[in-house]
Parts: sequence; C-alpha cells; structure tokens
Amino acid sequence: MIGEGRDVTGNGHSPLGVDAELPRAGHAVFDQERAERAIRELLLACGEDPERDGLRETPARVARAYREMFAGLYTEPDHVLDRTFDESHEELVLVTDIPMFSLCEHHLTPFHGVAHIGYIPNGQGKVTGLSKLARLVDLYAKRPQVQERLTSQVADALNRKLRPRGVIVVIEAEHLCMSMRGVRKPGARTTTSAVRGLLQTSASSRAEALQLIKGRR
Ligand SMILES: Nc1nc2c(ncn2[C@@H]2O[C@H](COP(=O)(O)OP(=O)(O)OP(=O)(O)O)[C@@H](O)[C@H]2O)c(=O)[nH]1
Ligand SMILES: [Zn+2]
Repeated sequence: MIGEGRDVTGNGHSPLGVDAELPRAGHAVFDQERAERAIRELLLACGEDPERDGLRETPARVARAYREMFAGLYTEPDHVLDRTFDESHEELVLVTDIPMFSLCEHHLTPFHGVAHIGYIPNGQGKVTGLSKLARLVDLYAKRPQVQERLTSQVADALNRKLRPRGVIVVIEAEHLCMSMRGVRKPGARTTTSAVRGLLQTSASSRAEALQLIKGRR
C-alpha cells in the first residue's frame, strides 16, 4: 500500500502499521489507490472529464494532499511530548500565534488561524521543547476536525503527558465553509478555548494568561 514506510508527517515519525512501537491512532495507513478512485469519481460526478490533460494527474495529487492533511490519523500526536527536560520552571510558559491549518469534518473545507498554547509546569522536570507545542497542534489539526474538539484534544494531551499545574489552549480560526460557501461571511473568526487545572480553577491565573494572549501585539 502506498504510504507504508514513509514519513507522511514530515516530522520524523513513521506512519502506523510500520513501526509497531508507536501507539495506534485511528486506523492503519492511508489507502492511496482508493483515494485516487474516489477523487476520479467525484470529478465524474461533477460533470468533469478526469481524462482531460489538466485533470489526468489530479486524483493522484489530491490523494497525496489528503494523505498529508490527515497525517494526524496515522501518527499518535501525544508521541511528540515523549521527551521532556529537567527544568524547575514553575511559572507560565506560553507560545502564541502558532499557525494552524485543519479541515472541518462537516464539509472537508479548511479552517485556519492561530493557536496559543500555555502551561504551568509542575516543577518536577516535566518541561517540553517549545516546538513540540506547535507539533502537537499540527498533528491534531491534521484530522477531520471541529475546532472545539481540536482545542480540547491539545489541552488534554498536554495535561496527560506533562502533568502540569495548568493548561490553556486558545484557537482563533476562519472557517472557509463559512466564507467561500454557505452563509458566506468572510472574515468571521471563531475563538475556542480549553483550560485545565489551575488555569481553570484560578480566575487570576487564567486572567494573566488571557491578558498575555490578548495583549501580544
Ligand atoms: N461547532 C462547530 N461547527 C462547525 C465547525 N466547522 C463547521 N461547522 C458548522 O457545521 C455546521 C454544519 O451544518 P449543516 O446544517 O449540517 O450543514 P450545511 O447545510 O452545509 O450548513 P451551512 O454551512 O449553514 O450551509 C455549519 O453550521 C458549519 O458552520 C466547527 O469547527 N465547530
Ligand atoms: Zn464546515
């Protein structure tokens, strides 16, 4: 099957079904041939001619694009948090404006924007590399998603793996299913947040994090 043995994520992790050490996420591997057939059928259903010059390679291209855009189905996102550093920092760590691209599971059209991710380490050597926060949101985003679930999944993964004192995830995104079709409201942005631990229970800690997120520019 095409896709086996390749790093579809571009982040050094193998797709599942190849590396038995990796925990399973969803089903095994991307079925390139099936996806190609489906895209060809879609073109036919739309009244297009998939044999014309400009479209001949399109089913294969689109299938490869979906393999990449759904890479989070074949790789366990939590895996990116496996390596931690022994740092005694006990205050907020916040990475803002992480570019985020996903596909809404209702229309399979993109929603995109930025993610802000913060956590308060537990002071017992569970600090992650900053890039891993961006990798985490990337892999959960690379699934058919809704913004609310994406936001909670990132927060829950951080909570599970780092056992921090608190977590905050805020995602601001524009949904193309609301801009280029349907209700057609380009520019409308949706903000979702998920807070865990101290950032849920302590209004002042949450306010401080939100202030840093809102006042970042
Ligand atoms: N809560 C939530 N809704 C979303 C998300 N992405 C898309 N949607 C919404 O999913 C809904 C699907 O509504 P339906 O009535 O089943 O589909 P539809 O007839 O295509 O709806 P319209 O988009 O209003 O034309 C729409 O209101 C979308 O705006 C998301 O991430 N979260
Ligand atoms: Zn949608």
